[in-house]
Amino acid sequence: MIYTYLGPAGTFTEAALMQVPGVDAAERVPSTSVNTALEKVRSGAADFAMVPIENSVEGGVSATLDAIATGESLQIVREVLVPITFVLVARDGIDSLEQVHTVSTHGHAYAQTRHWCEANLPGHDFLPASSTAAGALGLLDPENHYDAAICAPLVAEQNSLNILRRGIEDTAGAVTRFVLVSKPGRIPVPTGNDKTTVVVPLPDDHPGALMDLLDQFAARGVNLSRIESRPTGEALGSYFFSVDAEGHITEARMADALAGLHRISPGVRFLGSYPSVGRSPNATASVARHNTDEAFAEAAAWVARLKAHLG
Ligand SMILES: O=C(O)C(=O)C[C@]1(C(=O)O)C=C[C@@H](O)C=C1
Repeated sequence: MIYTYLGPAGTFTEAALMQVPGVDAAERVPSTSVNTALEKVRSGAADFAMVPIENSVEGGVSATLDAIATGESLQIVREVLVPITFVLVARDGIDSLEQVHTVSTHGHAYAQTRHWCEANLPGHDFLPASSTAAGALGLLDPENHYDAAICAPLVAEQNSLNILRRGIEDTAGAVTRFVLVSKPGRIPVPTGNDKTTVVVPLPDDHPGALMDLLDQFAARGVNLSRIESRPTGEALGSYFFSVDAEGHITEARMADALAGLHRISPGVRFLGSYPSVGRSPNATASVARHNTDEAFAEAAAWVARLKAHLG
């Protein structure tokens, strides 16, 4: 099995990948962007890609949300949570914050440390990097001329980088959620605490269009854990919704909600049902009687009996 991830080695994405059982013995190939990682799966160059999808402070990772919403279909088979903390590392010879004028890191990492940077590095310039590890390792390259980088403590320690400050995140306790993506195939079996991800284009713009979509979940007692709108890129005002819902496609209420979504928006894309980690919604226990698999089966059998008397 070949696993790719947003690299180079030392990214938070690699830390997420290392949580997957058996991955330490498998081939791991870094990619320079989320898009490249997903393309490797589409082309068959890799079996799986680990990519960031959501951060508890910064929200959705647009690069991932957009790349899995379009193009050849992909499937999410697992999610992983990684606690996030950042260090500020500097080029050799720099030993005080006053000497730092340019800082490089991933845009998402900068967004999570912006207030600290504004308070402690007044007037600094920010240089976007393809990942936190790429920004940090760039300090070792004499071709690069920035002073410091923001990265994970691990990459700093593994490369003996000059750590100026630890714990520079604006919000303590932040978490990033990553997803392991494959080509569409077998859906992971339900565990009783699962998540289903879909991408839904809004088919026609009318008052209540979003309400119609949400109603498919609400009417069947399906709780949502994330909903985001992203522009389709076709025209101003044209959006799709990326949705995580609590439950598995094998559960009747979820299957019925997905069927309802498909009637409203035939372009809906199923991105997978997979075990949920972290916050346990206790999905099965909180399902009202009328939304259980048994209630759906009884109701379908009742309608079938009525229809048997036709003509
Ligand atoms: O640059 C990295 O180390 C990544 O794994 C990417 C990423 C992200 O895209 O959100 C992952 C976790 C942190 O929130 C910051 C950056």
